[in-house]
Amino acid sequence: MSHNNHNPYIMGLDKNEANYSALSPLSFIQRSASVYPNHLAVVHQDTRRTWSQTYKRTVQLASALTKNGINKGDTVAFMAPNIPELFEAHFGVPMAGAVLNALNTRLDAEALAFILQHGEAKIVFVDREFSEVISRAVKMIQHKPVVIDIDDLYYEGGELIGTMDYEAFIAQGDENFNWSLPEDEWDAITLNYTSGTTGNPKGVVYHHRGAYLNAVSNLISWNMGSHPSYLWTLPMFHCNGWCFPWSLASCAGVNVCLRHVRADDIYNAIRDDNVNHFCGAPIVLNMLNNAPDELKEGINHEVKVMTAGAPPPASVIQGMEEMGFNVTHVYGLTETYGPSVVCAWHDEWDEKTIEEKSRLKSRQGVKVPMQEGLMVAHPETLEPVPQDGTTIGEIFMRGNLVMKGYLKNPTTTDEAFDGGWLHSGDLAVWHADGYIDIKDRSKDIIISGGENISSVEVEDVLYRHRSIMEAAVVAQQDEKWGEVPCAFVKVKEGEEITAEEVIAFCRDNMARFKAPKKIVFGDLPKTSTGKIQKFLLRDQANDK
Ligand SMILES: Nc1ncnc2c1ncn2[C@@H]1O[C@H](COP(=O)(O)OP(=O)(O)OP(=O)(O)O)[C@@H](O)[C@H]1O
Repeated sequence: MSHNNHNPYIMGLDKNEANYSALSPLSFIQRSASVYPNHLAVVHQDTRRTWSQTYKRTVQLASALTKNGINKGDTVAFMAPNIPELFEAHFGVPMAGAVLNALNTRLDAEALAFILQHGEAKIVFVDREFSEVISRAVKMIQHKPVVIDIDDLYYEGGELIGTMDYEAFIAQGDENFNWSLPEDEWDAITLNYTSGTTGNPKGVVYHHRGAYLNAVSNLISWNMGSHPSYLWTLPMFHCNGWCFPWSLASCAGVNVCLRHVRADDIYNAIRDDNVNHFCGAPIVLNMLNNAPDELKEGINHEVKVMTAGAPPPASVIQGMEEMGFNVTHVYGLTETYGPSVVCAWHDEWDEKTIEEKSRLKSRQGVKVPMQEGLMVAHPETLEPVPQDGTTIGEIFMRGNLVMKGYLKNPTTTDEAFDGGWLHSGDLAVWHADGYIDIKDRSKDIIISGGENISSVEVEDVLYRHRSIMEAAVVAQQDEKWGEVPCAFVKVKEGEEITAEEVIAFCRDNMARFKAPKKIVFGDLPKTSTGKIQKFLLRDQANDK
């Protein structure tokens, strides 16, 4: 038996500056700027900047932040759509040793005040579109952050409310500022508040190491190649755009910015800027599926779409693939830097029918390359469920793509990590081939007469109806059964359908006890990240 101090692989083989440096995505942008200085990095309407220009601006931002008293570990908030300034912040803020808090642009003043206060932001940068809501939020805060405007050339409206604008701010910075990588890759890089679909927002803290690893994991999962042209449909405030700002820096891709997620703008950008990659919640895919055909004309190149955020109905995936898009389905949480599970594709599956392919793709899948552990297990004992495709358990993850924890919230952090795994709160079955398949969030599952009904499964059937645009199914209290499914349905424009017809369609396509007992027609309330707010629908179904 050898003791450690006699182990020849330990003695004299320490970490030093020559063989070790902290993993940080900041090194990606430095490399792209030096290897591909003249390669296009950012497109925003008529503004085009190369990697060298973008890098200089990020260094100037870091320098200006430092000159303005920002120190290591300070929070810097940004309230902006997907425009170049927010992309730059993903590098400039951590280069100053600070932590970026990209704010959800759809929140109201109260929620923003809560976040700014809880995150202790020292500076908040605000785009004119959101200056009104930020000025109301700032009024509610005791220790007020400094406000800096972002004065986007291509946006009309909104007041300037800050002490100066972004361009003047970064002009104070030195483009040769000597920034350095973090001493410790475990240092915080960003702070992301969960969207509060199921409760109060929690401040999820990411570290440099995780951001670095997930950025690379994305490239591998999606086979992005070099210099992809990426359209910013997914908000950068959502899990830092699933880490794609850093992925794009690592492969010197092109960031095509987009202020508003609209079908016409998306199709135009795909055509005119030769976009070949974009991400979006299933609701965005559904919008593109249902857009007028003339918008889609003239697009002849391959476009890859990554989707997550909510379960994508098989019919939505099928619609996209029929239009020629190549869909990759991923799954994750704010707590896992975005994508942590991917429906990895097997070439043999290419031979299957489009229906079968879409069904396979609607499963969430297996761990991404840089995640260590994934299991479906009993929520309390953490005993893995059999891989039989029917036993429901909770999804657990562990590894380098799991957050540091929740800011100033040790109790909730401990609960989330109880037993050495991250508890996702999502319920799934595990198939024999190791792929997981989400059935519900634990709070959304419907228990009717002692049987579980997956709201996701019922929604999947509803989305197959040609007149239905969107659907959500929730539990309605019932004297006899305990709970019964109640469906909220938005009908496609120009179509008509009755509640009886919807129920009959469900009964024909699923076990009868799973069919909704009540149908409510109308618009569905959504969160800023495209999730249907089921808690509101549940209240409505139960007349609360
Ligand atoms: N591919 C997917 N299929 C099914 N559900 C998904 C998928 N991707 C994400 N989700 C759902 O989104 C959740 C993660 O969402 P996110 O971290 O944005 O927080 P939130 O749910 O909006 O807010 P909160 O955690 O405050 O309730 C997952 O737990 C899961 O329920």
